[in-house]
Amino acid sequence: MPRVAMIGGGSWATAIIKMLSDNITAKEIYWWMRNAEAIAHLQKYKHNPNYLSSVEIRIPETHISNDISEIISNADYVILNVPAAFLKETLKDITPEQLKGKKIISAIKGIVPDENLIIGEFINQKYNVPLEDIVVISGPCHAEEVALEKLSYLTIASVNVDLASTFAGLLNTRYIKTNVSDDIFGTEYAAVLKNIYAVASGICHGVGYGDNFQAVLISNAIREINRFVDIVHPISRDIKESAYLGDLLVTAYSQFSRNRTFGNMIGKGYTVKSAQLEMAMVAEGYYAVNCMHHINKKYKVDMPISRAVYAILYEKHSPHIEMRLLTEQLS
Ligand SMILES: NC(=O)C1=CN([C@@H]2O[C@H](COP(=O)(O)OP(=O)(O)OC[C@H]3O[C@@H](n4cnc5c(N)ncnc54)[C@H](OP(=O)(O)O)[C@@H]3O)[C@@H](O)[C@H]2O)C=CC1
Ligand SMILES: O=C(CO)COP(=O)(O)O
Repeated sequence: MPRVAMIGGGSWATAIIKMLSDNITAKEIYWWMRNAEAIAHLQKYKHNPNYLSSVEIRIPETHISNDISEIISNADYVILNVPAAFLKETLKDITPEQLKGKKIISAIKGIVPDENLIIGEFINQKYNVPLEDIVVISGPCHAEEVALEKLSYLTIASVNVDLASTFAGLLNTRYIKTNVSDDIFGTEYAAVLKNIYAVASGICHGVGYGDNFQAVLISNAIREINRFVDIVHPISRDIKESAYLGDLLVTAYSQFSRNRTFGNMIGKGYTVKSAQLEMAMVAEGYYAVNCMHHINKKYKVDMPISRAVYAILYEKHSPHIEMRLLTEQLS
């Protein structure tokens, strides 16, 4: 029987626990989260008190813990699902030996700060996990719609497509369909970048641009994603596929998007700190744009939207002025 460990206690972790539980393949599920109070609540009431609290959790009490070593030791598949900014801290007591022989699944859409590595690269380089044992889960899919059992498609990517297919088999349900891809690098980078463009989309909405301009912004954004992934990992791919264009669209337009909500507040004049406090969830795009700024010093890809978001969030440029300057560069 496959044994799956979830590392992270937020919305996406809760949604994937639901998929794993609703999927018909028999499996053991283990769950790590840092918050002891949330664990006690979960064990008693069978709901995550802080995220997607309508979802009923049907895993044994003893399988939920804040002892990460114990949870990882139980599993064949380890799903990493904390925001990228906190991954290093979360794994600080875990050694490469503890991950040896395990399949590592990243559900994170972000870059490890300071290292400036996507999650697959980080796990491969810092924990010596072979690339063949690494899988990423991508969207387009919002946790909130999983909770409502709305039909959603996931892309499961790995250089090892057999492993990706096997893992996809643990997620499929009546409301979850999976595509398998061998483009792990393109899928990860596209998922990181779309968060930045959703922040841009929110900023534009916040400063007063309408749907006409949003459409131009997003059609430029997908070209920006295409330019970047083509340079970093030049293989033949169709950027219109769900994992790339679809993920960008859902994040840029959905009412559930945390990145767009965050950007909207910035456009309306909130500071970064006040927007983050107001959200109570994590917008990966804020961290990602800083990492991408550094990563792109190497690749020098023309990325005017990403540059504008960086200038607004990290150089404190006015959203109004920066977006007006950006409009001169789009077509
Ligand atoms: N939500 C979604 O629909 C989707 C999310 N993802 C990705 O999933 C990953 C996790 O995001 P998501 O579940 O949405 O997160 P949420 O915004 O729902 O929750 C935030 C999570 O971050 C943790 N956290 C906050 N601050 C810290 C900190 N200082 N140190 C350690 N942990 C902290 C929280 O823990 P605590 O509760 O203990 O504070 C909580 O588990 C991200 O990479 C995201 O891009 C991917 C696809 C869909
Ligand atoms: O990645 C996601 C959907 O695919 C979630 O990110 P947002 O909440 O910012 O849209």
